[in-house]
Amino acid sequence: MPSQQHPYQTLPIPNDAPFTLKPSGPSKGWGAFATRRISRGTVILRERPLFAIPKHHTAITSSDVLSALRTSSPTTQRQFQALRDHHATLPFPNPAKAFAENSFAIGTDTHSPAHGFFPLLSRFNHACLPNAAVPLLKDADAPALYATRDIAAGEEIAFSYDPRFESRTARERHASLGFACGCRACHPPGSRFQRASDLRRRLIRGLQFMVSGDDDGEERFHVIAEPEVRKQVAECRTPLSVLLVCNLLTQCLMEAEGILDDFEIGRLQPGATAMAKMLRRPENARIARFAMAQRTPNERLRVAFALYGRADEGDEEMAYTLRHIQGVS
Ligand SMILES: C[S@@+](CC[C@H](N)C(=O)[O-])C[C@H]1O[C@@H](n2cnc3c(N)ncnc32)[C@H](O)[C@@H]1O
Repeated sequence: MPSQQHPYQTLPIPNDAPFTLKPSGPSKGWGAFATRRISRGTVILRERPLFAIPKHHTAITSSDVLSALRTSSPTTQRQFQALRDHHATLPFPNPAKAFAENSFAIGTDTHSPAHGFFPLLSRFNHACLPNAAVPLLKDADAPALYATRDIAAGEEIAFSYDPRFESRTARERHASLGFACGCRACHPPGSRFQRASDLRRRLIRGLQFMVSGDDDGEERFHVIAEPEVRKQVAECRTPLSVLLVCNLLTQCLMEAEGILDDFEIGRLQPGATAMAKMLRRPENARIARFAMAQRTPNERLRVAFALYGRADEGDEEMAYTLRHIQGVS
């Protein structure tokens, strides 16, 4: 089918949107490409779901989708009919599959999950080293896609389909995606960058466990296996100084990986600032203040390493806070 007549060209892209839809590559189907330079932080697209199904995605059936479509407008129905499979060539085999590939979780309530149909947001391909992100929690009703770095005109715009991928190796990511991504962190397998990327992401997973005590519960994903360390983490007994270094090291690894965007900084940096302020022993507090006054994550880490393992009067307060957050008695 000539690309001029492709059904995706009937999708209503807002007039001022900085992207267009076109074929992305033989195995990737169509994708979204910048039509002008987009600066970091710009909202590329904000989209409201055309309809939503209040169920967990694994429970959504074709009849759920058909009954939602029956009560939808003709425009919504037309957009749903425009959907094509992953090569962007054939219609999907059934409505459930079409919905699964073109929907996002909406809302933040894990007890009442819902998925919405997003015909435009779903046109963006995945990248493990993305240049955009959809921070769903920011506005659950109308998720927005933000540029996480400057994007050149003509560049493909892609975001990571799963926030947990920052701590997953390429093999783990591909198993979960069901396709092999071709970004530098994935391809060619075994390249210097790709191997370093796997190592960084495994380290990030270990550090996340040290700070939050969470490594997805699945043993195959554990990086830190040492029982005494796991016990110390479970009992929230990790010294504040170690937690601070773990946080800063996570930021450094993410920066080296190219995934430390403004949302990640906004997620990690307040924790580092709070921990630095909780250190009460004067010598520790002085080093922490000096570390946090540095400009970059690397510089902050270099100074903060001097704190690693030091005991502090703030350790008890930190343990109390963590127990409260993690619901540990
Ligand atoms: C939501 S759709 C994205 C748009 C899709 N390319 C299209 O033409 O409609 C998701 C599907 O696109 C393909 N895809 C997305 N990112 C990819 C990537 N980095 N490499 C290969 N295929 C990708 C996969 O088949 C995936 O299931």
